[in-house]
This record gives sequence, structure tokens and C-alpha cells, in this order.
Amino acid sequence: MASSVTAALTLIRSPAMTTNFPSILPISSSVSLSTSRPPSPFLGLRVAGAREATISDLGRKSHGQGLLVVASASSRPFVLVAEKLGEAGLSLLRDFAEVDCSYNLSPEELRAKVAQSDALIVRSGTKVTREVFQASKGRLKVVGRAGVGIDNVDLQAATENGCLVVNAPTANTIAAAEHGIALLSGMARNIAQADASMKAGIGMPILVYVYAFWNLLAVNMYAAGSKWLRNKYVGTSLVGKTLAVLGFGKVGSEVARRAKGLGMHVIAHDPYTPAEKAHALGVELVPFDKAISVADFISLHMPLTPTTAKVLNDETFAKMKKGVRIINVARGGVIDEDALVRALDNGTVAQAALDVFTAEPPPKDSKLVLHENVTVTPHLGASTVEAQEGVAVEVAEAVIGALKGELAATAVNAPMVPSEVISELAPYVILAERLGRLIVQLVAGQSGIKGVKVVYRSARNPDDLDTRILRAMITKGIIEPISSLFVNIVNADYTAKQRGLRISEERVFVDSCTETPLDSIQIHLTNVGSKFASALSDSGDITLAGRVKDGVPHLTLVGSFSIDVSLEGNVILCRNVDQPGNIGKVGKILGEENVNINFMSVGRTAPKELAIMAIGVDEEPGKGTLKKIGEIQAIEEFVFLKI
Ligand SMILES: NC(=O)c1ccc[n+]([C@@H]2O[C@H](COP(=O)([O-])OP(=O)(O)OC[C@H]3O[C@@H](n4cnc5c(N)ncnc54)[C@H](O)[C@@H]3O)[C@@H](O)[C@H]2O)c1
Ligand SMILES: O=C(O)[C@H](O)COP(=O)(O)O
Repeated sequence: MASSVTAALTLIRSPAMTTNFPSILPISSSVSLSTSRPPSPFLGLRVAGAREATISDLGRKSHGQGLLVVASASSRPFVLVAEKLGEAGLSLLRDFAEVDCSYNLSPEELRAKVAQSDALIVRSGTKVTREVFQASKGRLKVVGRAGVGIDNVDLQAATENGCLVVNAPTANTIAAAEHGIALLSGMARNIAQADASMKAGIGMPILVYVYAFWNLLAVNMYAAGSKWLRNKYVGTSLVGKTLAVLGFGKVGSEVARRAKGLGMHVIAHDPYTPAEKAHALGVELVPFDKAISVADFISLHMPLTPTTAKVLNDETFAKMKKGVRIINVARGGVIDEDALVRALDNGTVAQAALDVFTAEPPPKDSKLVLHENVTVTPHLGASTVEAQEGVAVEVAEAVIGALKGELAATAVNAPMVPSEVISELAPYVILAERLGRLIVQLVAGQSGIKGVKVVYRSARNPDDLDTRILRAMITKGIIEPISSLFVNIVNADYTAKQRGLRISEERVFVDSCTETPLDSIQIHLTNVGSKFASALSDSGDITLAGRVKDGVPHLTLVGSFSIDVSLEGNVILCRNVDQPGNIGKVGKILGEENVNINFMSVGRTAPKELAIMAIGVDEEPGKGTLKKIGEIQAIEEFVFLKI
């Protein structure tokens, strides 16, 4: 259903802004947000008559200051395309701007060119570093990534330099899924190895030469090459085999759909996706350990996050069926590559087919790449003609839109918030995102996240409290840590809907001070399991609440336990028997690893009964340190949560 809202926007001039290209926006403009065309990369956010705006920093993946700019009628902007881009996208760009396609630039050449460019378009092969933004001296207004991952763009530097970053998150999904299936089938039938052996045995140049002039000898050489290895390359069938898809998002679900068509039994692990989405495709969602231990094939489709980094490692390979086969078209970092080599050498893993690597390109002497049971491709998942045309159009539209002053739904570092609203809500906006980030890390089990209920406690009249920004930030906090998506104010509701996340809001009047907009925000994840059972409230929901104290967000409720810990760093939650000495023991373990405690709070049911200890820490404790905390006798469960 179409919806439209209007809000006032106060625009601030950024020091990074140059005046050679767009001119300056008026201080107050009318912004209208229409969601009537959801699949479009632009959801219709336009700044009427606008010339320049500052985008506020609203969270971790949105790194702060960014600019909205508008092309002046007289000058055509300059767009540098640094990696090959589909013709359809180039054509759109050329209609609007001067386009310079310069590929394989050295870092120095790139730095020289961006100083003359209003926009830069790249794929994953160009490192857009802080030095690049600095070299542009504020001229660069938008970086377009023709694809999903923005690992190669320094987002923090982009934001600090007032540069918007947009990507193309959907157009290469099918290509990646097809590549996954190609690798799976090719690996099962040893296509790459067999092909290489035939060519190596014959010696192609000789064959061509001799074949042309001496046909009979060529045939003899062919046989004598003895690389007609019909016995060596006996494959394995796919039908009836179990494929475990790890990460049931856009690509993973398309891989599952195709594997079902090949007659495979498909299971999946994804703690955050609604179970119904998997069931609709006839796929069962299972716990991680089950997925990896029963699978004949494991295909990886999760984003690279702190939780998924090296998720396949010595420990997890040891749990797999002997002879399992691994496919990775996600990100190299989700596999511990040294551990994979060991698992291949000891036969735990029969074969692997990899499109992505921890370092790209991988070192020339990489044992993994050279392993005879490994098939590799140079990050080709998105490389089909169709996908490249698709991402080219998607990114070109977003870049042109940004240069015109529109905010793309695919903006990666730019949730835009009216500044008079943000000035009052700023700490609550941070609280909302942090509560979202914390609560999603508590999820476990197979049901996935479906319902999110947000309760705002406020003394204000409901008309005086616009919760759209808070809702968007909660959505951002929940979705970004677990997906390849970036959420901004424009796409938040749409993104939540796409992921099957239903967000309901409730306002509760509290008789407190109307000076502050909110007394507290409480978030419930309904019908979902938790890896920290104490986070489940009496209603069975994972529940967290927080409030702002002296401008600083605090976590004040976990499940049914009242606590109070400032949300300025990471948090360790422990449930323990309430007895003397626990705080000291945990503090000592953290101190030994030089992890600084910035806040500590205990919430308990009754003296000497169960308690929750919440510890705010500045650094991230190592695995060994967390293990030692878990081994303290009085501690019944604990969890480490990253802000
Ligand atoms: N090789 C290529 O050329 C290519 C092309 C496109 C995408 N990709 C990569 O593929 C990956 C998936 O992309 P997508 O578009 O499907 O992303 P997506 O965000 O749509 O899906 C990712 C899924 O992983 C799930 N997930 C998150 N943490 C998890 C965990 N710990 N365990 C299990 N599941 C978890 C999420 O809930 C989500 O459903 C990304 O890393 C992306 O960069 C690679
Ligand atoms: O993140 C992506 O979109 C894929 O990994 C593809 O990257 P590429 O555009 O460099 O092929």
C-alpha cells in the first residue's frame, strides 16, 4: 500500500563540501517519503528545491556525515568508472554525466583521478581507501559499488569526507546462486580436474599444429598422452544427497531451490530467517551442528560478520561426515583456510569448490588453491552478462539519483534524519540501534525472527513523538549484523518486510517528565529461542529494554531482570547464583587479559538466589578468556554481546 509522510529537514553545510559542483541547499526544505514503489532502488525521497544536506551519523554501519547533492543545470558531473560496468548502466550515466572508464588504475592513478570526479563506480577489485577520499578533497560525492559487498570501501572515511556510498544489493543474487550450483555439480563430477588433465596430457599447441598437418599422428598422440583418466575421475551423484545451506538469505534460498530441482535433500541453518520461508521451499531449518554433521555437501551463504568469521574451522570440520564436500561463494573469511587444507589432507573433506578467498587474489603458492581436490574460480559469482547489466543499471540509477539530490534506498552510509528531530532524539536513536544489535545476538533455535514488538514508554502525547526513526534504527540494529543488507531510513520498513520481519509498536503513557521524549524503549522478539535463556521474559519473548541517562544509552532490562549497564562498549551477561566473590572472579579474568570494565551491574530475583551480572567492557575478550568465565562454578550461563 502506498504511504507517504512529510517531515521538515534542516540542512547543515559540511566543511568537506566544495562549491564547484552542486550548489547549496536551503536551510529548511520539505522532504517527502513515498513507499509506493518498493522494489525501485529509489523509494522516492526527494529534497524539494534542495541543494545540500548533512546526513547524521546514526550507527555502526552508517558512519556519520554524508551529503546529498544536486547537479546544477549548467554543469555535467564527472563520473569515474574504475571497473568494467555493463553497457546499460554506462549508457544511463552518459545521458547524465561525463563518463571516464579507466580500468586497472594504480592507487596513485586512482587518487589523481578522483580529485577530478564527482562520482566513482567500482566492483570488488578497487580499494577505495581513506587516501582516496582525502585525495578527492571533497569533490567525490558518491561512490557506487556495482554489487553487494562493500568490504573494499572505507565507509568510515567516506562518511567523514561527506561522501555517500551506494551499492546494488539484488541484481547479482541469481548469478551467485547459479555459480554455487555450477561449482557443486562441477566438483561432484571432477569437471575442472578432468578438463585440466586432458589438456595437460595432450599439450594443446602441439595438438593443434599436428592435427592440422598430420591428422593421424595427432590421434596417436592423443592416446599416448595417457591422460584419458576415466577411472580416476569417477564422480559422485547428487540425487538423494543431503545439501546443507548455511545462510538462507537471497543467494542461499536460490541455491536451495535449484538443488531441490536436482533431487537433493536440502536442509538449512539460519537462526534469523523465518522458518516459513524455508518450509515454503520444502527445506528444513536445523541447528548448525546437525547441518554440518549430516550433510554430504555444505554450501556457504552467510555474510562475513564477527559471528561467521572462520565458522568452518578445525573444530567444526571434525564434526562433519567423512568425505563431505564444501562450496563457498559467500566470502573467503567464513572458512579457516588452513584448517580446510588440513581437513582435505586428512580426508574429512573430500573436495572443496571455492569462488572467494580470505585474501583476493590469494597468494600464488596458496596450498588451498593448488590442492588437487579443490576447484577454484576467481570470484566469478556475480560475473554473468545479465547480472553485470543488472548491477550496472542498479548502481547507475543510484549514483545519478544521489548526484541529483535523491536518497537511494541502497544508500549504505546515509540514514537521513530531520535535524530538529535528531537533535532531541539523538541519544534515543543510538539506544534504539544498540538494543537492536544486542537483541539479535541473543537469538538461537530454528524458528527465526518473525515478530518484533517495540514498546515506547513516554510522558508525551503520541502526536509529539515520531517513532519512525527509532523503528528504522531498531530494524537497522537487528538486520545489519546478520545480513549483507544496509538499512537506512528510506528502506527500513521495506527491508524488514522483505525479510519477513513484522514490527509492531506500542506506546505506554508514563507519568514522568515531558521534557525528555522517552522514558524507555523495550524490544521483544516473539516466538524465538535464545542462546541466553535468562533473556526470555515471562511471556517467553527475548526482551531487552533501555533508557537514556545523562545523554548516554543504558541497558536496563534483560528478560525479567532489571540491570543497569551503560551501552558504550561491548557487554557480557552472566547468570549466576547470587553469592559473594563472583564479580571479583570475573573481574580478575578480564583484568588478566587487559580487558577494561567500564560498567558493572547486578540484577537479582531475591538475595542469594539467581542474579544477572551485566559487565560493560571496552575491548573484546578472547575466546580463552570467555571460556574461563564460563568455567566459574557459580556461572550458569553467559553470553558476550558486541555493540
Ligand atoms: N561470490 C560472489 O560473487 C557473490 C555474489 C553475491 C553475494 N555474495 C555473498 O554471498 C553472501 C550472501 O549474500 P546474500 O545476498 O544472500 O545475503 P543475505 O543478507 O540476503 O543473506 C544472508 C543470510 O545469512 C544469514 N546469517 C547471518 N548470520 C548467520 C549465521 N551465523 N549462521 C547462519 N546464517 C546466518 C542471514 O540471516 C541471512 O538470511 C554474502 O557474503 C555476499 O557478499 C557473493
Ligand atoms: O559482493 C558482491 O556483489 C559479489 O561478491 C560480487 O563482487 P564483484 O562485483 O566484484 O564480482
